[in-house]
Amino acid sequence: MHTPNIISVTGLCNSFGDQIIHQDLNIEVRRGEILGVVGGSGTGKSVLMRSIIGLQEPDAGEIRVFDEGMIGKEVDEATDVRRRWGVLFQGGALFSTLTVAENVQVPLREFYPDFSKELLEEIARYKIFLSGLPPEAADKYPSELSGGMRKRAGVARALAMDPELLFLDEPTAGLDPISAAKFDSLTRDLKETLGLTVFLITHDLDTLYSICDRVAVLADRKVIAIGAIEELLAIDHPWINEYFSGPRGRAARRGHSDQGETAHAKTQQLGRS
Ligand SMILES: Nc1ncnc2c1ncn2[C@@H]1O[C@H](COP(=O)(O)OP(=O)(O)OP(=O)(O)O)[C@@H](O)[C@H]1O
Repeated sequence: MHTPNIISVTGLCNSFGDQIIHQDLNIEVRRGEILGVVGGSGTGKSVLMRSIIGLQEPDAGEIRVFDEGMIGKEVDEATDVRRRWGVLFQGGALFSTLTVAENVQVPLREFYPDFSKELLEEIARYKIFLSGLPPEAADKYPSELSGGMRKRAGVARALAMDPELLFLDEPTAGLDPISAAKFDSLTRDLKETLGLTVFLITHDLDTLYSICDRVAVLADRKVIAIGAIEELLAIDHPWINEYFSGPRGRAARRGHSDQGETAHAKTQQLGRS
């Protein structure tokens, strides 16, 4: 049967020695949505992402991606699924000795060793264009780029294989507010134009309000709530209350509703002229 869930995690348990990170965690990501994943530092957001993409062997649980069971699969066995996703790790994780174009070609070379040099270069140029970088960034090394440009280079690489699913781990961390807002727009545009599903780990309240369809909250070793922000605001949990209704949460909500009002006013103004 065709499932609308691109990712389905059931009963996930992860621990490191005595430290239990996840206990009976469940989460589902629907086709075509941007799911924001939030939670205090150390609640296991990155470990969850690493479990889903097969970099962390869980103690227990079931993980299905594109309706394929992922637990216990060897890297080779998961190739067909792995090529359908792209990942932007925290900090970009670019190879410092390779140019941006060469970085983008890394996954292509892995999955398509027979592609010609010209084809690899052409695909890399197109992915760099999609990421919003100028063409001349292709020949630069990561150290020659700003933080925001490095993130975009990481996105270009994540898009190399034409993924249907994108994992973004704190993409706006360390960016100034203008670059962060531009990055949010890029994520939303990519989702809309390429039909992507996005699993987005973030601490950035503006990102949640401006681009996420639903938000999952990690606390107490599991996903304690998942839904649209308005739905989460109705939940009485200390972390959710503090996060969404603390000073920053209130400011982000105000900013978001102001933007809505400004857009509405502009539309009305245009209507009058
Ligand atoms: N390889 C590892 N070995 C031991 N402990 C680990 C390992 N990876 C993560 N941890 C621990 O697991 C916990 C969750 O880490 P994780 O990076 O998933 O948190 P996070 O929610 O993404 O945090 P942040 O928001 O600060 O990035 C932390 O206490 C971390 O120290």
